[in-house]
Formats: sequence, structure tokens, C-alpha cells
Amino acid sequence: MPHGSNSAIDVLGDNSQTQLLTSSHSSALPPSPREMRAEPDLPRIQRAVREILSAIGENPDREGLQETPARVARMFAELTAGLRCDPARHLERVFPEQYDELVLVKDISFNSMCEHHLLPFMGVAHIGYLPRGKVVGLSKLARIVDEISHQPQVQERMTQQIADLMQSVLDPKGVIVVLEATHTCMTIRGIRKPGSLTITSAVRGLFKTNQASRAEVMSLMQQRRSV
Ligand SMILES: Nc1nc2c(ncn2[C@@H]2O[C@H](COP(=O)(O)OP(=O)(O)OP(=O)(O)O)[C@@H](O)[C@H]2O)c(=O)[nH]1
Ligand SMILES: [Zn+2]
Repeated sequence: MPHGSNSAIDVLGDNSQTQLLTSSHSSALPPSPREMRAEPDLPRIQRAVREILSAIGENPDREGLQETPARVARMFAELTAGLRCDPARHLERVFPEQYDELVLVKDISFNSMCEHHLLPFMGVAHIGYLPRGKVVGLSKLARIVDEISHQPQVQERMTQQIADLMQSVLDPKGVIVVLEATHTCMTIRGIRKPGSLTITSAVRGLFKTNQASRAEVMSLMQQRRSV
């Protein structure tokens, strides 16, 4: 997977609330969005959850907890469903259009799971692209965000995966993806900083070289909605 030199920026210009991320992760390659996975092993998850309940000193057989392992197994299957999909399929149906100006879909809500703690992080995605002779249905941008978010993730990788998928399948002149998210592993545990906001961006194609176009899109992304 191409890991371009994306920059992460404080789009809102509010450093007091923004954790600035400055480089992409350097760990082993992440799962490709196109890679398909086997169905989750629900009984195995149930056994593991039962084990955790016992390990924290709970009684997994008490009435309130009896169905918990099965519920948690179903929950993990749902929250990791993106591992078993190919989001590229959503970008295959295109409409030929001689529109080569900006398309920007803002405030696409998402929830994901931080791969370090398996806790949720949630926020909004903004996706802007410059079409090259064809456009894609607007809802498809939200569909790819949903699938890419529904797997153990880090925000930086998620941002890049959305941008790389758009660039490789749709072949637009340029793509910008910005994610704004709250990480519950930073708000409800550990350092406990409610209100902190993490912003990441990935820029591809023309937006990489054309600073004026990039600045224009970033400014549109920051504008509060009027409808
Ligand atoms: N870069 C990045 N870090 C993340 C993301 N989600 C969670 N983290 C961080 O992952 C780090 C894991 O750090 P570790 O020191 O291994 O784990 P830890 O002891 O639980 O860390 P603390 O959260 O500081 O208590 C933490 O700093 C989290 O804030 C993400 O999407 N991107
Ligand atoms: Zn975490």
C-alpha cells in the first residue's frame, strides 16, 4: 500500500484542543482494505470474554452476565465487519461527468476501534476530490468510511486508507481526506483528557503540489454548516 508523505495539520487552528500528529506510523504494514478475512469465531470470542470476566473477579454465571459473552462476540463481529468487506466495490459504479471542480462531502460521522486498547474512537471524516471525467455517488464516500473504520485501526492509517482507495479506484485529479476524532482511550482512561481532538489529513494527486487548491479545500472543511 502506498504510504504517501501525508502531513497532519491543525485544521481548526486550535492547538489547545488539538493533538497534532506529525508522521505516519512505522509499524508493519496494515491490513489492506482489499484483503478479505474469515468470519469471526464467535464461540472463541465468547470463551475469551468469559475468561476476562473471571479474571477481573466477576462471576460469569451470575444472571446479569450470563448472556454477556454472546453479546460481546456479536458486538466484535459488528465492529470489525470492515475486515470482511472490500470497500473498493463502492467506487466501481461511476457516472461520466465533465465536472472537474471540487466535490467535498463533509461531516461524515464514523466510529472506529483503537487497535491499541480496543476502545472506540469516533468523529467525522471530510472527503474532497477533483473528478477526472467521472463522479461517484455521494453516499459511496460514507460507505467507504464506514467499512474502513469498522476494524481495529489507528486514525492515521484510516485517513491514508480512505485517500489511497479513492485515488487508486476512482483515479481523480486529487484527493484530500481529513479526520477529526475523539479517542476514548485518551478521555476515559489513561491520561484522561476529555475534549482533546485529533486531526489527521492525507493528500493525494494535484492537492499535494497545488498549495492554493489545498488551502481552499481546507478552508471549506473548516466552515460551519449553513443548512
Ligand atoms: N498515533 C496514534 N496513537 C493512538 C491512536 N489511538 C490510540 N493511540 C495511542 O496509542 C498509545 C499507546 O501507548 P502505550 O504506551 O503502548 O499504551 P498505554 O500505556 O496504554 O498508554 P497511555 O494511553 O499513555 O496510558 C497511546 O499513546 C494512545 O493515545 C491513534 O489512532 N493514533
Ligand atoms: Zn487506544
